[in-house]
Amino acid sequence: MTSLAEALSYFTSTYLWTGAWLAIQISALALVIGLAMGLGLALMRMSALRPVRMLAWFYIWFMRGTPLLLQLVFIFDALPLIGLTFDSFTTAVIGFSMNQAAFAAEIIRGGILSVNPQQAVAASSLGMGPVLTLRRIVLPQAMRAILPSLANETISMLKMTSVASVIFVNELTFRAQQIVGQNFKFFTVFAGAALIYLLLTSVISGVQTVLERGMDPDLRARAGGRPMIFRWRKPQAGAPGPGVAVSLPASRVEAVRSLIPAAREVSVSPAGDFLSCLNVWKSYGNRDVLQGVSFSVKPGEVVAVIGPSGSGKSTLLRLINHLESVDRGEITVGGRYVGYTKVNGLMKPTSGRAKARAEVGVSMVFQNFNLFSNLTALENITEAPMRVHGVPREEAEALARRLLAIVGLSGHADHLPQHLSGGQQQRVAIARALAVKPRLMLFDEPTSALDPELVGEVLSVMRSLAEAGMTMIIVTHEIRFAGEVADRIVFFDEGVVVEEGPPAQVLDNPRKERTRRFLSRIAQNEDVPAEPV
Ligand SMILES: Nc1ncnc2c1ncn2[C@@H]1O[C@H](COP(=O)(O)OP(=O)(O)OP(=O)(O)O)[C@@H](O)[C@H]1O
Repeated sequence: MTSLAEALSYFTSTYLWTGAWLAIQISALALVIGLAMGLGLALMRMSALRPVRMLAWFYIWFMRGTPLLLQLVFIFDALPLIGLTFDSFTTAVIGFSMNQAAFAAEIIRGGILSVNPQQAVAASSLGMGPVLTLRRIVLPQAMRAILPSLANETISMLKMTSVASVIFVNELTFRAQQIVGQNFKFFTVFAGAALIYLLLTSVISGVQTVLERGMDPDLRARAGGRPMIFRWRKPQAGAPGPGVAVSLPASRVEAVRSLIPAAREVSVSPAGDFLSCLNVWKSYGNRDVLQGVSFSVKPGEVVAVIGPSGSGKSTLLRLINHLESVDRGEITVGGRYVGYTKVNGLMKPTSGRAKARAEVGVSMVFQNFNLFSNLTALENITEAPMRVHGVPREEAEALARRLLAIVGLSGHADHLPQHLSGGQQQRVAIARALAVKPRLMLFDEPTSALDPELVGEVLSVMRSLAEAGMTMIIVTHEIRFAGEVADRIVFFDEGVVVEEGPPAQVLDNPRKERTRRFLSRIAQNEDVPAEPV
């Protein structure tokens, strides 16, 4: 018998495959348990609470810093002294899981940190809670960074199961050594075992490839939004394909108007305001960014907030939506606090902020669009209606296609954000914000990140919203646009409202010297592109 034939006979040996099956079971169980524990540890490492962070850090430090072999021996030999006795197999599963958790935690944390934090902010602004955001937005994006390292870890673990022989787990390497102990045929026996390991690790590499393909957003988009692993499934009957014609009312304004909640559905403060900010203060470190801002918006009003860079305009929007908490003062939207309760006259943030935001109906459009990069344009729009407001998929998709038509992007439903221009991304972001049927829309410099030739298309959509009667606060440097669409201009400087009033007054006839200086500086630099008709 040649050496090759002999090695192949060991490769097919039932005795060795029984050991391999044990190694597979230990690795598979340790992978599942270790991943679950690793996810928990990764989240603990990123907790805002220092003791929680320290606990996770200590666990990871200890498990990574001590040899697996000693950990197994400790569980097997030392724990019985305190009455905890496990058989060899259970000890191996516990030991490998605990060890795997430490490594998986850091791999998962690295993946999560690789996702732009603004993705989570955007999800939060749509009323998505932390768990939903993690599951739908952060982890799917993080998985692309996590998967290759995780596959490495799984392969290492499968091979490392040989260490378990120290606690008498009769796995593959252990069995190969037993055969060699009897016939001294080192080369052929270990070659047969090596071929088994090679086959098993090839399966892991294959699974990695399939999962990576399944999570590739480009391939998903081409498969109509379904994971590539399910690509043989036919699209559901009745689901319109890309570029499907959607019938809209005669004008975009009419179409938007049909989406805006009726006036009677909008609750207001006793003074008739939909939004009311009262003496709001906010600091970062020693810097008072907002210094007692009082400000209100009536239903259907369009308010443009202008002012120098760094004056606190974006901060004000983030406070209104409770993406950040106020230090002092109070904010009510629709007559209620958004994720606060009043304790001894002070606003105390409560849990369930995302839910409160969704109930009140405040949507936000960001300077950098912040579309979910793992989802197509259509999925970006349907995400919050389906997952936060429980709208059935068909209804949510019909609305999303209608909104895409409103913003002039009917043919782009299955495009990923990275395949859209900046102006198109921002129009999808506006459609996404509209999909939750908001009562108030906040625009945070929506055209600042756009090339000049793309500004007009976004302003044109915003103009339609204003004409349709949407209540809006627009932080903008587009002074001419602000003058045309806003009912009121608020000039902000150094964290205070310097002056406010109708555009004709604030822009053409400012009362305050600071406003005049700002406007003349803007006039010198202004280069407003023409809007498409
Ligand atoms: N999370 C934060 N931590 C620390 N400082 C912050 C934070 N957010 C904002 N700031 C600071 O607060 C000040 C106001 O920022 P904000 O973004 O509200 O200004 P802005 O008027 O919107 O400016 P711009 O027009 O340039 O966007 C800035 O000095 C900024 O550096």
